[in-house]
Amino acid sequence: MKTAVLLEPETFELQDRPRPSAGPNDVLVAVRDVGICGSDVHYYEHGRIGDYVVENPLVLGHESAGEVVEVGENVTSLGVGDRVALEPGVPCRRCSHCKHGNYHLCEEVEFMATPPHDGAFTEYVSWPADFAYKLPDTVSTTEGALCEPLSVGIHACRRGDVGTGDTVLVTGAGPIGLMIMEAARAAGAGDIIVTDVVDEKLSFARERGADLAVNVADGDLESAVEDFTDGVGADVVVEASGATPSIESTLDVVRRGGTVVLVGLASEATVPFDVLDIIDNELDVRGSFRYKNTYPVAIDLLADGVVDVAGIVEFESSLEDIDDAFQRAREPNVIKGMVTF
Ligand SMILES: NC(=O)C1=CN([C@@H]2O[C@H](COP(=O)(O)OP(=O)(O)OC[C@H]3O[C@@H](n4cnc5c(N)ncnc54)[C@H](O)[C@@H]3O)[C@@H](O)[C@H]2O)C=CC1
Ligand SMILES: CC(=O)[C@H](N)C(=O)O
Repeated sequence: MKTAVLLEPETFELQDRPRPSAGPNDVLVAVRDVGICGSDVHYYEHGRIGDYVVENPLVLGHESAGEVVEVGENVTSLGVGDRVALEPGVPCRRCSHCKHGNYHLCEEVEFMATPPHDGAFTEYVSWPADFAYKLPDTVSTTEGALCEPLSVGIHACRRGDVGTGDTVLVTGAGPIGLMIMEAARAAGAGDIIVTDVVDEKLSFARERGADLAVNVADGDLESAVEDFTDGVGADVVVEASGATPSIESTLDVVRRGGTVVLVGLASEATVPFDVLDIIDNELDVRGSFRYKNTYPVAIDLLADGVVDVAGIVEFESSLEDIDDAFQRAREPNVIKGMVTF
């Protein structure tokens, strides 16, 4: 089977690898769509993200969906021909985090395209059936692949307890920020404010329903939010840029008693945070890491037409053209590229 393998930074090789078979509890999936995530581009450019280092050839891609072509002997939930979205992180199921229901925090998790675990830029993937979610006829495999970033958005909104009528401020209008917007709307948010430093990203966010879009490179976010919220501030601020100034600014724009959710991975390990601000204003500052139990919700939201994810895909490419696809995906204005099989 054709497989795109990252040999070293900026170097893919299209290899012919043996097709796996489904293990007893697995399904073998013919991959149809794989989104290119910012983390894929980062591994492609730098060969590492923090402590995760690409030391051996690695298959990238963790936003995937496809069609079941073989089922393991114990699998009863899925059949050949079913179209499925693959949740990319499979936990150990035995540790205390798993047993507490926080399987996304399992330290033994095997997450696609996070070294040393291979991802989905390949023709077939054998995957545990309980981490493969059947897509209804009305949901495409492109949308199935995008259940992954949508899941990040759903989890972040759950972490922020986003509720009916809340004013939600999302910093960073990349794919994750846009998915947070979708999830916030679905959770009943009232007004949504979005920030970025690139005008095109903000126009895109506006077209997708942002009520206020602020370019923080040339505008004063604090006064814009103050004006927009009659001096109160945002109920929930979800940081989705990873930029240090943006992380710092979250405390200036959240309301007293509000919640800040940190999703963007800071490029620096420490970011100055005014602790007295957090105490005096009784703020909840919460991290949000990947997601748990989001795929069924994401699929329902898609089936019901409550969220739009496919609209963020700006180009499609084939596996053979993966080099070109990554060149395009790294352009600052591009939101999302999709490799289709
Ligand atoms: N916590 C988690 O589970 C996950 C975290 N992430 C992280 O979330 C962040 C967003 O992911 P993507 O949307 O894929 O990244 P992206 O790089 O495509 O988007 C980030 C956006 O932030 C904008 N930006 C840069 N500086 C800014 C500033 N000072 N204020 C406001 N916006 C600014 C950029 O122009 C860009 O549009 C990344 O840091 C990524 O690593 C991604 C997936 C899961
Ligand atoms: C940080 C990422 O972008 C990636 N989706 C991951 O969950 O590791």
